Amino acid sequence: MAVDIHAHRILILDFGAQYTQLIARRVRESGVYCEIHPWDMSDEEVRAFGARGVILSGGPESVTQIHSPAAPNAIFELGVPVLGICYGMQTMAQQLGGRVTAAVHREFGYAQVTMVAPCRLFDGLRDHSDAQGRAVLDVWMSHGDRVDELPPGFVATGSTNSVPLAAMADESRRYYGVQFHPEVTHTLQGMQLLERFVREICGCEARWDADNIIADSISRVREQVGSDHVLLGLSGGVDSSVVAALLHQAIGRQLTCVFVDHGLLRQGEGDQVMETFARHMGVRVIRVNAEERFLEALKGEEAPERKRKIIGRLFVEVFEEESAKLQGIHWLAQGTIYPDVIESAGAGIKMPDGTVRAGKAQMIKSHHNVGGLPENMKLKLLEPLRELFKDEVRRIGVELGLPREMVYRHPFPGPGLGVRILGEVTKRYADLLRKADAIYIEELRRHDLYDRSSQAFAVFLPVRSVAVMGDGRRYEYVIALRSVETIDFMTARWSRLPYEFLERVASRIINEVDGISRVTYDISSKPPATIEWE
Ligand SMILES: Nc1ncnc2c1ncn2[C@@H]1O[C@H](COP(=O)(O)OP(=O)(O)OP(=O)(O)O)[C@@H](O)[C@H]1O
Ligand SMILES: O=c1[nH]c(=O)c2[nH+]cn([C@@H]3O[C@H](COP(=O)(O)O)[C@@H](O)[C@H]3O)c2[nH]1
Ligand SMILES: NC(=O)CC[C@H](N)C(=O)O
Ligand SMILES: [Mg+2]
Repeated sequence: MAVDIHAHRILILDFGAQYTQLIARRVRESGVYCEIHPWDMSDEEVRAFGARGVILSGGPESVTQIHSPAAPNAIFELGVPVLGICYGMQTMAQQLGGRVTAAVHREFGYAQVTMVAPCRLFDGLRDHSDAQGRAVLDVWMSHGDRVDELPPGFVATGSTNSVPLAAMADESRRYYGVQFHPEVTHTLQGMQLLERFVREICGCEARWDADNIIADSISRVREQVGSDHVLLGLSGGVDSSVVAALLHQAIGRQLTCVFVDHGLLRQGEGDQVMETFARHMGVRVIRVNAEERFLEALKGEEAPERKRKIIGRLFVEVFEEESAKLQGIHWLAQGTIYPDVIESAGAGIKMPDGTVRAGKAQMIKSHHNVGGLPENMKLKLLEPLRELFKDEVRRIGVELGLPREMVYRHPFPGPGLGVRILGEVTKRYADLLRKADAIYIEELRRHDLYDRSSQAFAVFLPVRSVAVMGDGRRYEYVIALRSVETIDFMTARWSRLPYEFLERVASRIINEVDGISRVTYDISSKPPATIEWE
């Protein structure tokens, strides 16, 4: 019997901070399972969750306002440790009888916290020492309000020049508050602090590791599926590839994958997917050549949203047709991961009066998604990666024996080159883009830059520009190169690729791709520009 990897669990209550996902990732990195829930979770839900500890996140609101979000009272009745971070500390202070005031100016960025009293949370952590030999930590702050009066039972454990009560603790109840953000890497000892909280103070065992996650998923899949047959949409991307490897281990011949070649894949991608899965791993993969069908449907279509919808609809049609042909398919598997779940659930922050303050997750583009399948498909959904972050998915992919290049490849959107060819999609444009993209990626790998970029690709611009080559005039299309650095793909910074490298790529593309006469490099950040161009 495998260990119950979910039994030792931490509850993270989200007050709308930018960094709530980071808190969860740090807790997971210390080997402990956790879930993020909205701050207005009911008392019953809190009790039913069975947390060994609770973390209250930061947030944009101010507890000095009436009707500001507060933690459910049940968390203070569970008898488990509570850690409040920033807004979380402020609401904890106020709810337990302390006082919070709005400061005149916001404190944003680097700060040093001096440990002014012993505290289990900080014990032994030190970046510097002050004149009296007390430990000093380098931390990152982002707040306007501050705790001015401690609640009964608490002592001040850390202070900065501008915030005397930068950390507080009530050791008898195991309640802790920090005004700074331990979840960001700028807080050097932040990971240790969070690990200390979940492992030592909450007493959670480190059960959340790749081996245990795999064993647990396999046994859950077997239980769910029984002897039924499963259809998986396999793209060759990270998520669906890991699902394929996992399901192959769990249910073997009951799994059939459908790989749709819509003619908008990268160079050699189709063959590579078949090679890896069908030949090497012995997974049953049906390759559907649907290039003509997709291109035909996209003919004359220039609007990005309409193109996305057409592609999404055709995907669904192909999956439906294939499952009908196979018969006896009861499940549709997909590579949904935890950020997809959080992002689709947590749009905006709900206020106590029921209104919703605008959140980050506004719909900018309809991401192609198998989740948009019609109800009447009667297929049940199987989503074994629903609880995992991308880095966890990658780790279990490696553990399951997938090639490293596949697991660490850049994400590739479902609509593929369809959203990287601006405006109308044609076979000629797709062929030109494929060639240019392959040169770019090949050079990135050759120069050891691929792994330093989070996502890199070429974009086809259907405008023409004059060039002179071999004394002749050319009047051809333009390629834009994009490379971004990002952790969560919600925000991104353009990569500072070396000039010499860009020069080499540009020259190769113009010389080798007949039909391209100019190359540009995209230096837009997200926001405001999104990662893809459409
Ligand atoms: N060409 C395709 N053929 C079959 N299914 C596909 C195809 N493209 C996308 N899908 C399905 O859509 C899902 C969502 O695509 P998405 O790109 O988010 O994930 P992925 O391709 O598995 O991983 P990555 O994010 O690394 O690209 C995939 O998990 C897969 O089930
Ligand atoms: O599966 C997908 N279907 C889509 O329709 C889609 N659109 C964008 N992306 C990927 O999502 C990330 C963020 O992209 P944007 O900044 O362009 O919104 C980037 O990694 C994009 O490649 C998609 N993935
Ligand atoms: N980052 C935060 O949690 C900020 C909390 C609160 N909004 C403040 O400004 O103090
Ligand atoms: Mg993909």
